[in-house]
Amino acid sequence: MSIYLALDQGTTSTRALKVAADGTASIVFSATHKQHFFGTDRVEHDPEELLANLRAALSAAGEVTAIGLSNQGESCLAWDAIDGRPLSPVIVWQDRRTAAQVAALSPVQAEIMALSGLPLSPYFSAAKLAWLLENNDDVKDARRAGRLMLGTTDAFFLQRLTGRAATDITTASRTALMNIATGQWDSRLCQIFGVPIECLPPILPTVGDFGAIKGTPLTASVVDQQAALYGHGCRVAGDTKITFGTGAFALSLTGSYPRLGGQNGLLPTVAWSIGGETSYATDGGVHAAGAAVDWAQRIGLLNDPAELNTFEAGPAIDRGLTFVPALAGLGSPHWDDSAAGLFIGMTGATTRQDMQQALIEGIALRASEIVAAMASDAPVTRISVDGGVSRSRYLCQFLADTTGCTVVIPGIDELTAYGTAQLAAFALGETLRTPQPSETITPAPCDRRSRLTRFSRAVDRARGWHAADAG
Ligand SMILES: O=P(O)(O)OC[C@H](O)CO
Repeated sequence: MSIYLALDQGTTSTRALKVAADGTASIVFSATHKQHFFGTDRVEHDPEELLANLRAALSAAGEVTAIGLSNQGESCLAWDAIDGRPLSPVIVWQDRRTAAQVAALSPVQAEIMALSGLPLSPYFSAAKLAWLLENNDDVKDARRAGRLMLGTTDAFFLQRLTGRAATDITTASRTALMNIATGQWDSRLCQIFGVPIECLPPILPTVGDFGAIKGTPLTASVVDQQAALYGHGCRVAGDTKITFGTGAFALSLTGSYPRLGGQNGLLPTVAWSIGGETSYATDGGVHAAGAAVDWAQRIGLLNDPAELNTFEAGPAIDRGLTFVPALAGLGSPHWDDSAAGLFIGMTGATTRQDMQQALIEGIALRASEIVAAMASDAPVTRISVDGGVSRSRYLCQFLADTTGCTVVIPGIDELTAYGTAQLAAFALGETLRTPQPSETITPAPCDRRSRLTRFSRAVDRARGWHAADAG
């Protein structure tokens, strides 16, 4: 029987899932890597550490039929085109060091949006790569010597593991350098950001020939969020998932054309390109979900995430207490890098549990804002969820109530890796089954409008906080 290996290289860990042709799956490797934080706005990874974890995952897996690779999206670096040596750390998607450079591009933001489909934000790779070109001497030297490669982590891993750098169209769609209509690097976008187009890797379809690792074909490469969308079994327009990982990322399939125009603060993105057909999705990100839970643990607000599973009191938001998880600014639909995390509504009677409840609700309320933005475009009735934070039963019920959608919890945990394995198998003509739901949560009646209105008043207060400090 064929066996497929998914390598899921994510923001906090590298995981390897082996999936047999009958759909049985087992994790064979998992390792976290160091998060290098500098100041309030910089987050880096060591590219060699990530690569070592991928190599360890490959050896733990043993022989397989084919391999799929999923990556952490916008995170990017520079490396030597000839020997593959990293010339910079990985600048992680959460890193906001380029906020000032990005703000300076506001006169051309409409053009950037029209070409890439994306708003101006330090989140995307383009400004990060430009920053490396301006600030890293090794990168400058390599450019002068004609040896410079710039790209997302997938392309670096592929160069080192298969000998050939390449990226896929889903990942390229997260850089702000790809033309969303053509699926190719755009010379005007490269010119605007100051990124030499000749230093970028070729863009390939999501499923196909990405070379081989020690003779085993690598047949799919994809952003982790898109892999999860596929793993959830989303196949037709309107199918929606939210992965509650470090951030919470909602993706809703839109069909065979991108929804352009930046409507509702959502991003048009490529879901996948398979067999000559490209599917698109809208994407909305909450940049701190699990990151907010980790923070709460670090400061002692929480001893264990299991404390977020049940609460005796009614919802904190209905009692006037809420939390805006803008620990790394606000993503969709607000796009405000100067927003700050905020608890509001405390009184002398507010307890530790109330604050915990507000914390988990704040993550769900941000996700609900995104679902509301998606629903204003096309109906969303059902949301499939995964990721560590979705283990909170309270979050899932609160999300169902606040969005009015049925929330589906799939029967397996590793949806990103499973979707990656499904894509790798597809290349060989094999269809791995869709995981069945383990639980379906129906929405209970509540005053949705008042919850969202109250939360949006809190969001207004969180917005611009750091900008006001600077002024
Ligand atoms: O690695 P994850 O699962 O935190 O996902 C990262 C996203 O793709 C960033 O946009």
